[in-house]
Amino acid sequence: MPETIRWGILATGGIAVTFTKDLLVDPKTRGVDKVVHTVTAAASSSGASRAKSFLEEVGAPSDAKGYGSYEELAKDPNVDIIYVSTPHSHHYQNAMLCLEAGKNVLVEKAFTVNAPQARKLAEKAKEKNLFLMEAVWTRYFPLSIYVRELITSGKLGNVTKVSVDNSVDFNPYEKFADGKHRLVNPDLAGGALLDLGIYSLTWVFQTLYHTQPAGDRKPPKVLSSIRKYEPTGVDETTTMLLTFPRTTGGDAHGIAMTSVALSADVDGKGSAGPAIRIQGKKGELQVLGPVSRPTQTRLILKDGVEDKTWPFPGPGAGSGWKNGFGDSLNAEGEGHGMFWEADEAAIALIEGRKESRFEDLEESIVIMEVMDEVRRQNGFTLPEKIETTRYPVDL
Ligand SMILES: NC(=O)C1=CN([C@@H]2O[C@H](COP(=O)(O)OP(=O)(O)OC[C@H]3O[C@@H](n4cnc5c(N)ncnc54)[C@H](OP(=O)(O)O)[C@@H]3O)[C@@H](O)[C@H]2O)C=CC1
Ligand SMILES: O=C1OC[C@@H](O)[C@H](O)[C@H]1O
Repeated sequence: MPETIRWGILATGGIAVTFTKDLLVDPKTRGVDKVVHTVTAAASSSGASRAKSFLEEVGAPSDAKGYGSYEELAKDPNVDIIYVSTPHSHHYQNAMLCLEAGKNVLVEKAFTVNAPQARKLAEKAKEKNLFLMEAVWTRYFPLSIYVRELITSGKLGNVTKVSVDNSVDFNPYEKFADGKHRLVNPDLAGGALLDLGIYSLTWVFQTLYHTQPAGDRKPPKVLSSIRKYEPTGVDETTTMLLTFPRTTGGDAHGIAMTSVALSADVDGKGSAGPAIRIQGKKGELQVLGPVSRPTQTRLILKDGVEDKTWPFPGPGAGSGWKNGFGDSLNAEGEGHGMFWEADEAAIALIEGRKESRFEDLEESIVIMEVMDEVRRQNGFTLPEKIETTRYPVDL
C-alpha cells in the first residue's frame, strides 16, 4: 500500500500553484506506487483568504486548512513536510521557522542567499533529525538521471568539459523598470545568478561533481565576470569558469552562463543550438530545450548519433509556461515536471532518509559557496538583513 505524505505549502505565488497542481497528480500516472501526496494546509502572508483561494485553485482536499501566517502552518500537527516557495531572500528565515517547529522542509531554489545560511539550515536539520532538500526540480527528471548514468557508464569517456547557458530575456529594462520585481529587486535577492544561474551550475555540478565517487568530489576554483543591471545593482549577465580538480584524469572545466536580458534561445525554436554540451574523449551529449526543463538529448559518438525525446507525463500543472516570445513551452494539462522532486522528498520520508539522493546538502552548500565567490569577485552584495544568519529577522 502506498504511504500518504501530508504537505503544507508556505507562500502562494506563481511556482507554488504549479508545484501543488503537479503534486496532486496521482503518482501512479508516472509509475510511482510507493507514495501518495496530499495537501493538508497552505499559508499566505497576504492573509487566510488568499491561502483558502489558493487551496481551491490547486484542487486541494476541501478540509485543507488555509492560514494567514507562516507560523501557524509551521505549527500544524497534520503536516509532514513544508514546501517553501517565497523569494530567495526569505528562504533562510522561512525554512528555519519550519525546522525549529519540527517540520521536514523542501526549499525552492536558490537554497539560500549565501553558503553560511545554507550551512546553518543543514546543521539545524541534523540537530532536529529532519529531512531538508533544495528544490532543484531539474535534477529529478528521468532525462537528468539518464545523463548522469551515461557519464558514469564511461560511454562518453572522461568528461572534462561542460558548457551551459541558461539565459532568458525577461526584457527587464522595460518590464521591471521600477525595480520591484523579485528578479531584479536586491531586497528579494534578485539577479540572474541566484534565479537562473543556479540551473547552469546545477548542470555543471550534476555532470562534473555528482558523477564523481563521493570521496573524490572537490569544490571547483572559480573565475567569473558580472555585467550589472544598473538600475538596482543586481547581476544582469554572469559568466563563470569552474575548474574541478580530479585525482585521476586531470582537471575538468565547467562553463556556466546566465542572463536575464539575453536569450540563449533567440527564436524560441532551438535554432541557436543546444544550451548544454557535455564533452568527453569518446563523445558529446547535447541537451536541448529550456535548461531548467529540457526535452531532448542528442548523443554524438564517432559511429553515430542517437536522438531521444523526454516527454513530461500527464496529467499535470500544464501551467502555460511561456518563453520570451510568448510561445507556450508546455502543453495544457501536461505535467510540468515538479512531481519528481516531490516524489524524492516523500520517498525519503518513508525510507527515513534525511537528504536527497540526487543532491545532498553538502552539494547544495558547495554550489552556494561558488555563488558567494562569484559575488565576491564582482563586488555584488545584497542587503545585510537578507545575508545574515541571525534568526529570527523580520523581513
Ligand atoms: N522551480 C521552478 O521552476 C521555479 C522556481 N521558482 C522559485 O520559487 C520561488 C518563488 O518564485 P515565484 O513563485 O516566481 O515568486 P512569486 O513572486 O510569484 O511568489 C512569491 C510568494 O512569496 C510570498 N512572499 C512573502 N514575502 C514576500 C515578499 N516580501 N515579496 C514577494 N513575495 C513574498 C508571497 O506569497 P504569500 O502572499 O502567499 O505569502 C508571494 O506570492 C523563488 O525561490 C524562485 O526562484 C520560481 C519560478 C520557477
Ligand atoms: O526557476 C525558474 O525557472 C523558470 C524561470 O522562468 C524562473 O524565473 C525561474 O525562477
